[in-house]
Amino acid sequence: MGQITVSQVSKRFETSRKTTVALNDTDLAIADKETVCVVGPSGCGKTTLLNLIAGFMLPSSGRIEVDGESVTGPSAQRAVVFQSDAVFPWLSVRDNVAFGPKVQGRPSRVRVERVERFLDLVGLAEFASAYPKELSGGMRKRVDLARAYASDPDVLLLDEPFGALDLFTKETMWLALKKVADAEPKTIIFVTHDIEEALFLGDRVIVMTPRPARVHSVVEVPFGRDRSLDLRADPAFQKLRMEIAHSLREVHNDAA
Ligand SMILES: Nc1ncnc2c1ncn2[C@@H]1O[C@H](COP(=O)(O)OP(=O)(O)OP(=O)(O)O)[C@@H](O)[C@H]1O
Repeated sequence: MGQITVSQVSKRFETSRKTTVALNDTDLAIADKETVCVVGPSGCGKTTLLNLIAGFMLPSSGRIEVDGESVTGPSAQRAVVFQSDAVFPWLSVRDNVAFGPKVQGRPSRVRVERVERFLDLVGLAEFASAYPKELSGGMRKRVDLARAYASDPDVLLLDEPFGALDLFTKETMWLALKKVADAEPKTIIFVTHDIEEALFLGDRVIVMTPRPARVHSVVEVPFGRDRSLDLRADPAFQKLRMEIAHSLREVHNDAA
């Protein structure tokens, strides 16, 4: 399960110098096992939204529920992958991926099974005994993904996970993510600045307004889940890309 409801959520950050309203009465409903990509102007509140759903912080007002339960703090039910690697440098690739299931007290047979399964799915089976410093940036990102999936969360929250990678490595990561997501569907919220990435990975793309962020528009992505990189050359894909770019320009101009 992994149905998410964000109802009238606002988040204000108060410091001694100023008050920043990052989200204002934001509403969002995400179905179980749906992949939703979130795009929006820089600083609008995308990371804040993800952090609230993760339970790293609480809303100033409003309510976030996962499967009808109010989010009141972090939970193993919700895994987060950031742009920067979160791998432990002192652990091998295998032990990094096994970390979550171990902390959860999974029996060693289940642990080994899940670790092997996800290392294989992300294409790192041969590197199971390697240490993070021996891996490229893209490979460390694969470890991050395998690690998030190995813990078997209901929800995956991805905050620009491939933002620091070159285009070619990014494309291979899109395929790696699709492969694991097909093998073990989860609810995914994926924040990105890259419209093609959002359209390639998402079932829906949510366009946010400038801060304080609200949902500006929602784009249904009509290409099914079986997508190849060539999809980007499809005129229907390019049309949607232009529409989203137009929405982003529109919200940017409205705010200016
Ligand atoms: N802990 C905090 N304390 C004070 N202000 C904060 C805090 N976290 C975020 N903000 C402010 O809230 C606003 C939204 O930040 P957030 O990181 O959510 O935006 P974003 O859309 O993810 O940005 P980007 O696309 O550049 O990553 C920004 O103005 C930021 O300065």
